[in-house]
Amino acid sequence: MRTVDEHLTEILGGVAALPPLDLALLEAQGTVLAEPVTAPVPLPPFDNSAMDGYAVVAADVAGATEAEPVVLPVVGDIVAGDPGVSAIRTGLTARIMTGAPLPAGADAVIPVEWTDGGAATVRISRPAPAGNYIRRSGEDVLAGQTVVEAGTRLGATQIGMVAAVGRSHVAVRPKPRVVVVSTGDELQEPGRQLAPGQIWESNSYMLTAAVVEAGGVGYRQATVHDEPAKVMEMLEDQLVRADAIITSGGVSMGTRDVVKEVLSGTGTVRFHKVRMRPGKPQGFGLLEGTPIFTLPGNPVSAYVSFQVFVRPALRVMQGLPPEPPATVGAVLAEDIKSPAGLRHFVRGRLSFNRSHYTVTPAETQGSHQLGSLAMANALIALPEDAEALPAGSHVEVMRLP
Ligand SMILES: Nc1nc2c(c(=O)[nH]1)N[C@H]1C(S)=C(S)[C@@H](COP(=O)(O)OP(=O)(O)OC[C@H]3O[C@@H](n4cnc5c(N)ncnc54)[C@H](O)[C@@H]3O)O[C@H]1N2
Ligand code: MOO
Repeated sequence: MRTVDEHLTEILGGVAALPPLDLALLEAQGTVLAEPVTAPVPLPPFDNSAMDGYAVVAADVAGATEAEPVVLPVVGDIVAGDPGVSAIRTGLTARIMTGAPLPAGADAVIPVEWTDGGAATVRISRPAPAGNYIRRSGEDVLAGQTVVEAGTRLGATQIGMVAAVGRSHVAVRPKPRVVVVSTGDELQEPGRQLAPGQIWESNSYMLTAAVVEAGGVGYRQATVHDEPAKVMEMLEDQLVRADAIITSGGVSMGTRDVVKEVLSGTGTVRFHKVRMRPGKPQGFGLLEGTPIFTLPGNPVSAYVSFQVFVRPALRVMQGLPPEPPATVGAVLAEDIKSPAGLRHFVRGRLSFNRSHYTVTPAETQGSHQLGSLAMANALIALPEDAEALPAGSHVEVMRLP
């Protein structure tokens, strides 16, 4: 038996960040930046107007009031993208639109609402300080400044920022392509009729979805029967498109635990009992260089194993730190018991009550009981030395994605 941390350490030693790839911006959504993105020019690149209005010399309108407006001749229009008028001087104004470059000589913008909106001459009825409604060059981002750090997952705001500094492509770690395979003669495809002894196959759907939640691309592969030659053939076929493979089932002590049987023979995948519940039987290794995670078949065991072992590895492949799902401290709402010597992941519901989080363990905790996992929003992570915890105890709780 090995500890959770020992097994995770072996896994993290067997995976590496995927080589960077140059992707067009929208293709890069959800991937992790492999380079810092910097601004080649300041943003805004030039001083410009924050309002539709008139560019003026502030001193010219210092005495403007409703009763005694200042009247100025309008020398022209400046629209965004077409400077038109490049300079004014005292006693003159230019009509200017939001985002248009401020003409030389102007030091304030009067919004159109403070004027009569005139085209040839304009009556201005309010004064403005120098700098009024001017957006200065570089006040958003300085030239040379890093706008998105390497190691950032590209969401909508980061993609906007990268575009705003003029980049059409970025170097990113691609999403790991993960093939998910279930094994088991008892498994029937959802949508088909169950024959006696069959159950609907759910692990590959759950794990493929979990891969996507963890930032990967999931390929769900059809279930394979418990025939060693078929299992090996299928795994080898998948290697061409996989950065990693996840299997579920066939790793414990049964007579038909084919995954263990065929992969043990490769010499590069090793099987262990890990001191955890659920998720005791685990396997990991490299199949022709590709990481393969052989998760136990019980659905809750497979899911917990994914969060504890696979997700951190997929993060490393994306160039991210291998941290587990975020935990919060919470107060136990009910007594719980935990097996000595095992790290225990208890399904529960986490809620926030005014000042603190409370977590209520689910009633059913069997490894086959997906019902309580689907209703849970958290896993209470009880350390190996916890045996009985009374209600009111403080526990660490992993939020589920
Ligand atoms: N004698 C022992 N028996 C078992 C041990 C043990 O130490 N000694 N460990 C138990 C534990 S703990 C687990 S977890 C399971 C793991 O078994 P396998 O990984 O070999 O998985 P299977 O036997 O193939 O299936 C277990 C269970 O899960 C169901 N299953 C499997 N795949 C799917 C799927 N894709 N979708 C839905 N359900 C699935 C399967 O029907 C079984 O009920 O072994 C214990 N036994
Ligand atoms: O580890 Mo098994 O996952 O306890 O059911």
